[in-house]
Order: sequence, then C-alpha cells, then structure tokens
Amino acid sequence: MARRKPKGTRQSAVAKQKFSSAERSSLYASREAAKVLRTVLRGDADRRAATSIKSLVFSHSVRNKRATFALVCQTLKHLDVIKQVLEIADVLNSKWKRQEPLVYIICYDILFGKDPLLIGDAEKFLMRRKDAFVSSLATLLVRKKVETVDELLGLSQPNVPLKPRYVRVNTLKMDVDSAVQELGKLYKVQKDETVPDLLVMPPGSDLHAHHLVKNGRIFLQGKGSAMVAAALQPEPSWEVIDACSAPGNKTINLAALMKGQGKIIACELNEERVKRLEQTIKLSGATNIEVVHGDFLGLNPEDPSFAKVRAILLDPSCSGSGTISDRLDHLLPSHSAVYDSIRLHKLAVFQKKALAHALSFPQVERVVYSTCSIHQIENEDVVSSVLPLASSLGFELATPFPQWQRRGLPVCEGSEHLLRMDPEEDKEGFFIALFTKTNKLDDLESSEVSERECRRRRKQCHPFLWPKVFFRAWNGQMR
Ligand SMILES: C[S@@+](CC[C@H](N)C(=O)[O-])C[C@H]1O[C@@H](n2cnc3c(N)ncnc32)[C@H](O)[C@@H]1O
Repeated sequence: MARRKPKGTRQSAVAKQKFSSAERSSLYASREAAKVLRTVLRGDADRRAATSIKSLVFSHSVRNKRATFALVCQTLKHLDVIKQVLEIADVLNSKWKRQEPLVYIICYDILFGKDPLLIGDAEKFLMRRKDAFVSSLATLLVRKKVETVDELLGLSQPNVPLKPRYVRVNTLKMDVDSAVQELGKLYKVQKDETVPDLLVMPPGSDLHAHHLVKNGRIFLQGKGSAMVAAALQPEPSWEVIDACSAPGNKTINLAALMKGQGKIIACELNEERVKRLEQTIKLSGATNIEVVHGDFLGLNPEDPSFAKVRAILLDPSCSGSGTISDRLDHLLPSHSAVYDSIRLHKLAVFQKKALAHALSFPQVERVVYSTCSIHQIENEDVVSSVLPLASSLGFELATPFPQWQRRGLPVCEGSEHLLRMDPEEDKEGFFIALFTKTNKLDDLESSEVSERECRRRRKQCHPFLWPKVFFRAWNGQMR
C-alpha cells in the first residue's frame, strides 16, 4: 500500500524547486532582517537596547550578514516615513499588523529599494498594494510641504559624522608593521598618532571577515576605547583588575600592553557577557587573565587575593551616548528619549560607587575610569564626587595623553587633567580620568600615611561601601 505523504510536503518541495538561489537568498535576507528588526524595536520600546544592531546582525545565526545589515539600517532610517505611509494607505489587516517588522522591511523595498520578488505571501500581499503605497507617499510629501523623500528624512535624521575605521594590533600575536603591510593590500593604513598599536583606515573599511580579525591578530576597537588601557600604563609584572570587563576589548588590550605577563582579573556581572569575554580572551591568545563572574562591588578590597593588585581599569555600564552613531541608536524610534534623566541618574549612582570602590583597594596606585558617554553626570560629576575620598587615600588626578587637546568640562577641580573626545571633532564621544597614587607600594614603608589610617579614611569617606561589601568565596568562581 502506498504511504501518503504528509500534507504540505509536496507543495513545499515544489516551492523549493521553483526558487532560484537569488530568490532564496532574497527570501532569507528579508526574513532575517525582519527578525533582527523585531528584536531591535522591542528592545527600544522597553528601553533596554543592550545589544546593538551590529551585534545582532553579526551574530552567528544570521547568514547573509551584509544584506541583512543594509536592509535593517535602511528600513530603520525610513521607518518613520514607512509607518506614516502605512497609516495613510490603511491596507493592513490584523494578520499583517502582527507581522509589522516584515511588513516594514518589504515596504522599504517597495517604496525605496528594488521591487521584491513575488516569492512569499507577504511580498505578494504588499506588492498588490504598491499603488496605494506610492500615492500615500505622495500625500505625505504634500502634507509635510516637502518635495522629496530626502527632505522628509532630513526633518528627522541627525547628521552622523563619518568615522575612520580603527584597528588595534594584538601584539601578543602580530607586530604592528606586519599588520600595516597586510592591511595595506586592501586599504590605506596609517599608524594612529596618539595610541601605539592602533591603526587608522578610511571610513567604511570592512574588515569583519578579514582573516586577521578572524584569527585574533587584530581587533576592531575604537580610538577612545584603545586609549583607556594605554592611559593606565600597567607594567608587565603587575596584577590588574578590569572591573567591568565584557566583551573584553580593554582586557585583552591590557594583556597585550603587559606582554602577556603579570595577571589580569577580569570581573563581569552578566553571565551571557562572561561567555563573550571568554571568547574574546581565547581569540586574543592571552593566558594571563582570570575571569571572575560576579559583582565588582562585591569584591572585598581587603581579601588577600587582591593584595598585589596595583592598577584597576573601570569602564562601567554607561549611556553609550558618545557612540550612538556606531551602535546606530540614532536610527531607533526612541532616539530622542533614550537618555532620559532617570536612566542617567541610575547609571551615575553605580559609576560613583564603582569608582570609589576601585580607589579603595589598598595597594592600587593607578585607576583609570572611562565612559563612552558625553554626559557630564557620568563623567566630570562622577570624578568630582570621589575627589575627597581619592585625595584622602593619596590619589591625585593625572593627565593621560598630555598632548591631547580636549580636556574635561571646567566644572570640577582638576578638570584640565580629564580627557574628552568630542563626537564632532573626534567622531565619537569618550571620557577618561586617571587617578595615580603618590605614595606607591614601593615607598609604602616610608609613607606618612599608614595602612591603618588609609583604612580609617576609606571607611570615613564612604561608609556606604562597607556594609555592602561582603566577603565572597571567589575562589569557587575563578576560572
Ligand atoms: C561598558 S561595558 C564594558 C566594556 C569593556 N570594558 C570592553 O572594553 O570591552 C560594561 C560592562 O560592565 C558590566 N557590569 C555592570 N555592572 C557590573 C558590576 N557591578 N560588576 C561587574 N560588571 C558589571 C556590564 O555587564 C558590561 O558588560
């Protein structure tokens, strides 16, 4: 007796046969783009856009990364217009309203890209309504009193400056001149004038799939980010804490500066991000990094396992307002409301606690604090809040990269030591503060301020620290 094929099998097999590879890849691209767009829009609506559009697209599950990225970005750029066109046309039934991200993607193609191939139900449904969309767009232009779509977009899109592509050579695996030679086969390459091991290439240089990136010989890292570990200047033999470390760009930067010697304790709270941190470390080839999955505020400065820590890099969670053009957050519907003051205030509370905590490790003599934020509340105000504690513990503000022109906003004592990058001038917003201790470990015995006195001052200045700090069996969590 002949066995009946399950319903639908024959049809889908036929459908498979009918699609050319171009059609299949177009179908995948729109579905993958819709999936990314759904995640981005949901995160944006919940104000928790923790993962950038780039990271979503360049995740493993997306096959056609370039096409998907372009489609998501273009759709987001035109989203406001697409929504208004859909509203005027009023042709969506409830079925398609539930699939809005896919509808947005296909409408972008219909209105501003190439007509989509008639391969999926959504494409067929929407292409049948193309005339309605085109006339709704014309109505919108009239209503807004503009002649072109570009003018319409100009009304809502800020100008985003073109930024060079920076790559940091991982000197654990490759020397800078060899990297210049290899990358120079594809693009014009220059050595950065401020940060050693950093190379500058033209905006848009696409190196995501380059073999030097894939095998960890170079890392795509912005200039501001690469300045942080360089500002800390750890010596190879030191023990250093990277307090908030995932995905680990600065951790492995430290490892390279320390020539793979000494020890780096990389602390990270978020479990998912710990995995990314571990992948970054593995790719870099560094073997002197110990990952601690936990809260930096929970590390007990008096724990003997931190007794030899001489430097701390603190790059805590921040608003990311200096890198919105990288993250493409300016394309998101909530862009103007992202940095609302409640969120900034919460971030600043944590940043202050974390910086005070970093300063309280007894043998630490250098602490670098950084954010990719342009907001005073996350930058100068944080530094200013810890200045009394810092000076009572023997720290003072030092000047990272003295030749750098742009310094802190003149709103606090010592602002001339702080380093700022400007989104217009430097194509990204970044902030760095460096604290150095004058009475270092080597001169401790001759120091006028005894350790007991330091401990008393730490308690006196920041009593909030101590009830919260609890000893945790970190050994169990060290990997
Ligand atoms: C700005 S990112 C760090 C980026 C990293 N320095 C780099 O260059 O790749 C801040 C990180 O701090 C982590 N974090 C936030 N609060 C923390 C805490 N209390 N203890 C440890 N890590 C924390 C976040 O999960 C996030 O991964």
